[in-house]
Amino acid sequence: MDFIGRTYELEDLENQYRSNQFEMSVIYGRRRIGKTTLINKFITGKENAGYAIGIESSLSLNLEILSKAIYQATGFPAQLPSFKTLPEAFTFLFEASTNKRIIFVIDEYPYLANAEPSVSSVLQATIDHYRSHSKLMLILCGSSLSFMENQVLGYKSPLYGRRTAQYKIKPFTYWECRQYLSSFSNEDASMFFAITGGVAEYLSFVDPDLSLRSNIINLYLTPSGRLFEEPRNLLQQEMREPKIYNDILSAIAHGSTRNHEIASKIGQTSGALSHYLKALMELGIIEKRTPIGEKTERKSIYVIVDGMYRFWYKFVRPNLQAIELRQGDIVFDERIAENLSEFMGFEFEQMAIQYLESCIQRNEVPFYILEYGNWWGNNPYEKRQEEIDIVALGNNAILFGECKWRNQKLDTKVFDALRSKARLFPQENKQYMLFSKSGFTEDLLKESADQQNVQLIDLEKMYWIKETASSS
Ligand SMILES: Nc1ncnc2c1ncn2[C@@H]1O[C@H](COP(=O)(O)OP(=O)(O)OP(=O)(O)O)[C@@H](O)[C@H]1O
Repeated sequence: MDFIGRTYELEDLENQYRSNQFEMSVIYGRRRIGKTTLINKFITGKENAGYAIGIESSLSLNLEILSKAIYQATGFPAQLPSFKTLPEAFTFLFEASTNKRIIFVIDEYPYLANAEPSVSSVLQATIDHYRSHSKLMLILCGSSLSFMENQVLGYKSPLYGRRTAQYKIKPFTYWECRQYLSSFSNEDASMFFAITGGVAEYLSFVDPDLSLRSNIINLYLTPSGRLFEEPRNLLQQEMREPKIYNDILSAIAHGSTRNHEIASKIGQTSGALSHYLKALMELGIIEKRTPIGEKTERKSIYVIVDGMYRFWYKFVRPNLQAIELRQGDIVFDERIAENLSEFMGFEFEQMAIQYLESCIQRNEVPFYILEYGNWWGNNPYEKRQEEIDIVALGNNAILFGECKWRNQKLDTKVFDALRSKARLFPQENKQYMLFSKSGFTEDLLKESADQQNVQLIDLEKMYWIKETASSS
């Protein structure tokens, strides 16, 4: 597929490149997210660029790869003998870069560090020696989030303080996915955004000539499907005890969201669970959410924020046997189709939050927003629990968002209910955003036309605001 997004990252990398002095960029993010593609895009067409990739093997094989890339970047024949040690290799690279701009990438850096744990110390020493007169732009890239965050960027790492930029590569937004999915309806594109989690590689698996149903069956519900085993494979690569992580994700996907609920579902104590939940949060698979404005963690819940994992644990894992027996189409028709709307409820909220974020970036919000998120809590007047999909707080101002992924048009009753919940909040300046998959009733359109503090946003609007955003 054509290259999508990453505008800010590319701009920043170009700025660093233009500085013509020593730079060290750290690029990291979940597997399949598009790190290598971003780096390729950046170095394509640039002179004196070398790309090495760490492998899960011995130091000598890693040194062979590193040497070839160093020779390429510095303009020497790649057939020259490999460097014998890392200090020798890095000294050669830094020495060559004292008089010309060189870009050097080490992708899968954690594998190199595995092969030779002293690599970060060696790099640090070389950087400190050459930094003031080096024109090297070094890019370190890796997908092990915990390694990159703790052992490269963290204050305990020898490389701490040496990086001049860091990029955590995120999933594509709905708008970015939509560009690739241009042949689909807004509704189907939203569902693809949801089930791929906006992850570049999964998006590239979508066949634009097939329907949503056929794509889901081919990717997830067929034993040879490219996403049939994906979460299990990823967890196996990243974790030492994949089974327990599997059980936790399954519990959350099926509605156990509080610490004690998950613990009792999987037969562990809450205390023992924390370690595993923390690891899943570090991988960006789950998030701990607390109602906005709440100071304590008393009401915190865990949610799966990676759409691919959410989909898999909700719909694939419970149907593994049937899928193995090649009953994927029946699984889709009997077990998934009618539950997709409910699945989309959460994802539609994520899309709405992205819309709000894009408004914030463009200064198109009616007040300065300090924080935003979900809210749930007690309604003392009605004596019941309430939830609000989006609440954004400012100084004596508040914005409420309601998201409806359903086939009926959103009507005045929904707006009235939101205004009624809004009375629980003391702020005088109250703003509203209503998001609807199927548009709005005439009554609501008329009513909101006279009001300055309400915006009605359907899928079409969600799509176009982003287009204007990226072209401006
Ligand atoms: N910006 C992009 N635009 C279009 N397609 C992309 C983009 N980024 C990634 N892709 C697609 O996703 C695939 C995976 O991307 P890439 O290999 O760069 O991910 P990665 O983060 O380096 O993965 P890993 O950590 O698993 O090696 C690419 O082969 C490409 O098809």
